[in-house]
Amino acid sequence: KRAAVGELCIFKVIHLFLISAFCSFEEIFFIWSQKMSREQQAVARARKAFETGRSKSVEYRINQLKNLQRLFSERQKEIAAAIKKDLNKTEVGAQFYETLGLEGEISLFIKNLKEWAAPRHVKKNLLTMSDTVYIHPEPLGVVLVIGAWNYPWAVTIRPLIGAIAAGNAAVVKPSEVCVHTSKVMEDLLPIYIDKELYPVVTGGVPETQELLRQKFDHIFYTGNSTVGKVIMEAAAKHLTPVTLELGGKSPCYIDKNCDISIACRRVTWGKYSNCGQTCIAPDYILCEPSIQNRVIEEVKKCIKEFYTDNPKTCPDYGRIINQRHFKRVMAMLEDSNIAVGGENDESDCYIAPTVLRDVKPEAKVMQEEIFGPLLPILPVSSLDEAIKLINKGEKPLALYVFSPDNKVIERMRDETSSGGFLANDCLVHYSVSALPFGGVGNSGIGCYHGKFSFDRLSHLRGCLVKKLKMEGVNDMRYPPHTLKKLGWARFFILNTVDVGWVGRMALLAALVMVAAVVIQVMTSQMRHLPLSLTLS
Ligand SMILES: NC(=O)c1ccc[n+]([C@@H]2O[C@H](COP(=O)([O-])OP(=O)(O)OC[C@H]3O[C@@H](n4cnc5c(N)ncnc54)[C@H](O)[C@@H]3O)[C@@H](O)[C@H]2O)c1
Ligand SMILES: CC(C)=CCC/C(C)=C/CC/C(C)=C/C=O
Repeated sequence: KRAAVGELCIFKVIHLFLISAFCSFEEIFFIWSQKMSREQQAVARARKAFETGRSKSVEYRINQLKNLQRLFSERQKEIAAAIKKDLNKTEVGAQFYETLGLEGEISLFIKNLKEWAAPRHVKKNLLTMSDTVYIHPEPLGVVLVIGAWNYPWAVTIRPLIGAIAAGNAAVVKPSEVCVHTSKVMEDLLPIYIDKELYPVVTGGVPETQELLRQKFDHIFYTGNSTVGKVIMEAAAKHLTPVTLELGGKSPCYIDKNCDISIACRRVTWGKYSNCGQTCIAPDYILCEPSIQNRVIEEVKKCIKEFYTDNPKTCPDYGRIINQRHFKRVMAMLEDSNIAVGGENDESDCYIAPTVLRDVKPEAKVMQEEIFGPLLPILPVSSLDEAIKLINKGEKPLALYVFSPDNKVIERMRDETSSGGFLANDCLVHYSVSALPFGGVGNSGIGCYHGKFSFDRLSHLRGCLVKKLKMEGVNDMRYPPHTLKKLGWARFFILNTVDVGWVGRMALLAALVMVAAVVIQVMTSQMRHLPLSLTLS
C-alpha cells in the first residue's frame, strides 16, 4: 500500500513539473479551474481580472458605468417583462420604483467620480504643516454583492454601481426568489459590462454558501436580519468587512393635529407599493384612539383611489412573491381585527390592501416585520407612549412621523433611533442620493447611495509625505523626552492649520520674516561683543 502511495506521489510531482514547465499561466489556470466549483471559478476569475489593474483607471470605471447606463436604456422591455412575471409590477411601475433611481445614480457617479476618486487634502497640525497630508481612496479588491428579491434591480445594481466606481471587481448574486429577473440579469450584465471583473452567479442557498466560503474584500448583503447573521459569521472567518442592508418594523406616528387625509394618502402609498414588500414601508401606525376611525376611513378612501374597488384586477397592485410568503403574511392575521380588506387568493398570491384596528403590541402581526399589505393601527394615549413603544423594539430601518408641529417632529427624532427619519412623508428619503441610506442596530450595518457607496467600497488610505529636510523640527519627539520638548510638542500638535494656499504662503512669509529678524538681532549683538568672547 505504502509503495502504491509513493508511486502516486512521484507521479503527481512529475505531473506538476511537466505542467509548470510546458504550460502557460492561462493553461495552468484552466487545468486548476476544472477542479473548482462554478462559484470558486467566478471569484478566482474576478480576482485575476482585478489583479490586472484595469479597474484602477477612473476612465475605465466611467466607461463601465456608461455601459451599464446603456443597458437600462436599451433593455427596458426585457427588464420589465421579467419583473412583471416575478412581482406583477407594470412596466411603468418597474421604471418608477427600480430603474429610474439606478439611472439617476449612474449619472451622479459619472459626473462626480473624478472628484470623489481624487486625493482629498486634509487639515494639518503645525507639526505636519510642511508635509503633504491626504486621503487616497483605493479599491478594496473583490466585492460580493448579494441582492434581495423585492426590488431586485434596485438592491442588487445600486451596490454594484458603488463597487465599479470604487474600482473593485464584484461578484453579483441576485436573489433566486426572483427567478425571471435573476435570469435576465445573468444574461444581460455580461453583454454590457466586463464579464471577468463583474461576473453574475445565480443560484440559491447552497450556491450562496459556496460563495461565502471564498475570500472577499467586502460583502454587501441586502435581505433579512436572520440571514444577515449567517453572512456576518461567514465573513468573520476571513475578517471580511460587511455592509448589511436589512429590514425591520418601521413605525409611523400620526399626530392628531395633522392633516389626516394628506398623511393617510402618503402612508397608503408607502405601505401598499409593491404589495407591502418594501424594506422601508411603514410597518404599523401609532395614533391616539380619537383619530383611529378617521385614519381607517382615509386609508380606505386612498386604497380605492389608487387601486380601484377591486385591487385584484388593478395593474398597479402587486402580488406576494410566493406561496411561502403568502402563508407567512396570512398567519399574522389570526388574532387581529380586520377593518379594511382581508380578501385573499392563495393560488394567485393575492392579499388585498388590509387595515387592522385596535392592535395590541402582543399581537402576531407585531412580532416580526410584516413585509406584506397589512397595516395594523395601535392606539396610544400620547406621543410619550408612542416613543416608549418604539424604543421597546429593535432599531428600525425607517421612522415616520406626521405632524404640523416641529416640536413633535424634533422630539420623535431626538428620543428615538432608526436608520433613516422622515417627517410628513414615506419612502422618499430613499431617492435622495446625498443622504446615507442604511440601518442601525438590527436594521443593518453601514450605509450607501451616492458618495456614501463610493466611500463604503473604497479603502480610504491615509497618506503623509514628508521631505527629508528640516530635521531640527523633529527634535521635540526624539528621546531624551523632557518637559520643554513636551511643551513644544503640545504647541505644534494641538494647533491645527486650515489656512488654505494663500494662508500657507502668508504663514511661510511671516516665519521667514521672524527668522530674518532673529538672525539680524543675533548678528548685531555679536558685533558688539569683544573679539575674544565671540571666538570662544
Ligand atoms: N435595507 C434594505 O435596503 C433592504 C432592501 C430590500 C430588502 N430588505 C430586507 O430584506 C428582507 C426581504 O428579503 P429576503 O431576505 O426575503 O430576500 P432573499 O430571500 O432574496 O434573500 C436575500 C439573499 O440572501 C440569500 N440567502 C438566503 N438565505 C440564505 C442562507 N441561509 N445563506 C446564505 N444566503 C442566503 C439569497 O440567496 C438572496 O440572494 C426584508 O427583511 C427586507 O426588509 C432590505
Ligand atoms: C421615486 C420615489 C419618489 C421614491 C422611491 C420609492 C421607492 C419605494 C423605491 C424603492 C426603495 C427600495 C429599494 C426599498 C427596499 O426594499
